Amino acid sequence: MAATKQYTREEVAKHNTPDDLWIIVDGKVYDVTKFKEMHPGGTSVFLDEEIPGQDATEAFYSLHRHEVLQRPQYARLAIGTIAGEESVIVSRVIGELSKVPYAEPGWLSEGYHSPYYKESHRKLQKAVREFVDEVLYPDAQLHEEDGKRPSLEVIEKMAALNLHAMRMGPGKHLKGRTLMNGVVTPEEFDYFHELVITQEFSRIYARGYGDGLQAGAVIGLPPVLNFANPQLRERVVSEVLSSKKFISLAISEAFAGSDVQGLKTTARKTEDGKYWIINGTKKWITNGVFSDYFTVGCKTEDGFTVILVERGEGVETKSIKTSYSTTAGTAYITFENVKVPVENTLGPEGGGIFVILSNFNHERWVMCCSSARSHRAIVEECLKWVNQRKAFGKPLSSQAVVRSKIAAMIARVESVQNWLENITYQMNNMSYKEQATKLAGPIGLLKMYSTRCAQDTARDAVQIFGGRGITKSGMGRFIEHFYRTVTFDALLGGAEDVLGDLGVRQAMAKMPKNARL
Ligand code: HEM
Repeated sequence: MAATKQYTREEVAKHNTPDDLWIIVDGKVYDVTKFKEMHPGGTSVFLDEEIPGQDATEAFYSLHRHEVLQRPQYARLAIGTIAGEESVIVSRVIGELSKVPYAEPGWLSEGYHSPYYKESHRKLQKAVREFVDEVLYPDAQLHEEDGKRPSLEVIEKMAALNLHAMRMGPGKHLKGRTLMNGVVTPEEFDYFHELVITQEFSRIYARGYGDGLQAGAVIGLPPVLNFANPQLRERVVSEVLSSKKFISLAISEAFAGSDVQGLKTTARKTEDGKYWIINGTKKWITNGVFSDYFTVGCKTEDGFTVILVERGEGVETKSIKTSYSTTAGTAYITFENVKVPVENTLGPEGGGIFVILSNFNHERWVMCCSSARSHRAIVEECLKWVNQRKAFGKPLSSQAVVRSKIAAMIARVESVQNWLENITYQMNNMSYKEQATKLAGPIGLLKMYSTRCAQDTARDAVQIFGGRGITKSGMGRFIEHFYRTVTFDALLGGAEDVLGDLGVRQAMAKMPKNARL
């Protein structure tokens, strides 16, 4: 029950001894007499002469996140409020936009404008934010820690709202579906709607869990959607989008990552030509531990072919412990004489490179969306911290060197978001095929740039937070998490250098023959 009793500051001041110790935090009165013995920060801090019976708001917020006071075991220490005063401090409010400058992309900031977003994008953003705050965030924080896969209940709720389907992007697969309780129609759904979903999902501060949340489908299902025969497509797409089955993209190997040509997994036809026999291994396969289907890149007689493999005889998966959480289900996979019907071939035999490359564009673009937004969340953390934390008697923001770091962070996140929105606009106005030919270079360059920016920001954020930036709990816990996991964006879907190189090679290929200085 909420504490309703009202006190004056003079009354509170009388409770100022170790045996009768009250404090005020943000207009609320806390009796910490017994709690001080169990306080994780020690008893002595409560006995400091500026604390007992006094307003400890500033001391509290320079050492704790607001969420500490919302945990039930601590919330119940509140015995009342100060008469005539109200709690004013806000942190994350469910479903609401942050009012911290640069905490939201420009189009969501009060009084700013954008040519790209319409009413349906705003409605979708609001609905997804509520879902993320209420459903995803608590589950994410729980499983990022215990390493278990995201709760099936959450995955099913996503399916009921057709979130899995929307994360595949615009297209025929949305036809006839009610999207997020009808806030957007399948016909009007475009890449900006998908961007909104991906960016809102990135606000969970749990990179591994984020991947556990069907990232395998986001990258593994499009080849089925775009290249499978109709019967196979119908069955697999409906099973995955309704969360009955899970799928992952299995391309990279211990032998080769970004170098698709260097892969060693083989698929050979049986003599009657009816089956593929697949042998080989795959490594770093997101969601592989719990997947039922695998979209596998194989070497075949004609070159490189993509084949859909169902979990069964000869397929083994085991968990790989990476530097983010095992909740992502990252797997090492072995295929030993796995027999797969030739009908499971995705796209033309020997034409796998096109299947994979066209898919890579979407995957990399999705990663740019999430990288930009998780990066922005760190800018918000830093802005709040430098505003509330005092050092040498002044807020951190009064130091020019700190402001200079913040300036660079803001410039980076804004430039990434603005470039991203321009590319998203191009995607909206190009066919899938056109995207594959015209946007592979720009998307590669954008991904390289956005993950470099994010890594620079992670480094600066740790300097600003000091020891807290390398501590898994307390004030800097999201900074520690970001710094530890930011490299996933820089590697998955293509390493930075490879993507930068791709962008420049594509530009060189398009140089006019007669161009001279
Ligand atoms: C109702 C009041 C308070 C509650 C419920 C509370 C709770 C906590 C908790 C849960 C932690 C562990 C770290 C975390 O989860 O953030 C902590 C750490 C700490 N607390 Fe408190 N606390 C209270 C008031 C205070 C006050 C008034 C002070 C200082 C005057 C203080 C000083 C500290 C310190 C120094 C730490 C260690 C911080 C660190 O490791 O960085 N606490 N407190």
